Amino acid sequence: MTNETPPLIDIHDAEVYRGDTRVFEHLSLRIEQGSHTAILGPNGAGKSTLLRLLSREIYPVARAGSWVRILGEERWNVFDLRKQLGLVSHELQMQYERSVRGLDVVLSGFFASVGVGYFSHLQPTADQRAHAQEVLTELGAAELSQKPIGAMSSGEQRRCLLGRALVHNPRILVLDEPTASLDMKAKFEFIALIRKLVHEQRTLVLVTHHVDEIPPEITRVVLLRKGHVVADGPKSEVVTSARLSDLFDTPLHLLEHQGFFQAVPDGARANV
Ligand SMILES: Nc1ncnc2c1ncn2[C@@H]1O[C@H](COP(=O)(O)OP(=O)(O)OP(=O)(O)O)[C@@H](O)[C@H]1O
Repeated sequence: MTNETPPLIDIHDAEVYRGDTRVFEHLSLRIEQGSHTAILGPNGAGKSTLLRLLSREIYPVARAGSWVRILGEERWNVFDLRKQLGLVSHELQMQYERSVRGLDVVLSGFFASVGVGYFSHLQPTADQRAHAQEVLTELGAAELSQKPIGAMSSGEQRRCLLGRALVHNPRILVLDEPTASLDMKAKFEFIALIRKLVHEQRTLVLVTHHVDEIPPEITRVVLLRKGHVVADGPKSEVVTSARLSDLFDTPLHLLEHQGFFQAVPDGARANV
């Protein structure tokens, strides 16, 4: 990676509204390509809003000296941008009709859509079909190819979503609370898959309020609260009991095991 590679996100002094709510007043944040970053914050901190800035679903207020650049560009054709990004989120998962089959979920990643085949421009080629099947196989989910998403467990659905995010081989993988609603086994398996992808040198952005879904490979953590970046730096410095107690406004104690963290109420006896 050369110095000329533009950052994935370069936000400078941005003011951003959702409806009448000013979520960010002076947001500045830079995430380099090739880095692995977690954005951690409580409900309402502005995490989803930040992701929508990244995917160009919302825009900042235009004002002098303020910008939001994605991969070096302020203006994007949304479909061109989506080709660069792979997104996994619960919200996206909920948009699929129950009858859509696993392979079609994966194939829809080629079109940044939530289905394929309905219109002539959403017709996958034989090569795309073969590649989508390969991706499912790599994710250990080959058997989900013909299964309707409505008949899958949450973990299975999430695997298909991950396939959708990866099928077009994007440079950037964005995970929005990727293990929400997964049971322990599905969660651990999903985190293991993410860890494999990190090793493939992709840019990874993980947005979460669960400290335990941050894999060891993520080295930078940004703490977001009420629209402000309250800490940003190496995980070892940012993810501490004191900082997270402050961030989540509750006394908590962090346990660390093999590079993973778990938060427990402060004072509780930890049986690990
Ligand atoms: N469509 C909307 N209209 C008005 N205000 C909104 C809208 N969406 C979000 N907000 C407000 O913007 C702020 C930031 O919300 P956002 O969804 O970005 O937070 P978040 O960190 O993703 O929260 P969560 O963890 O609960 O998903 C909150 O105060 C929220 O109430």
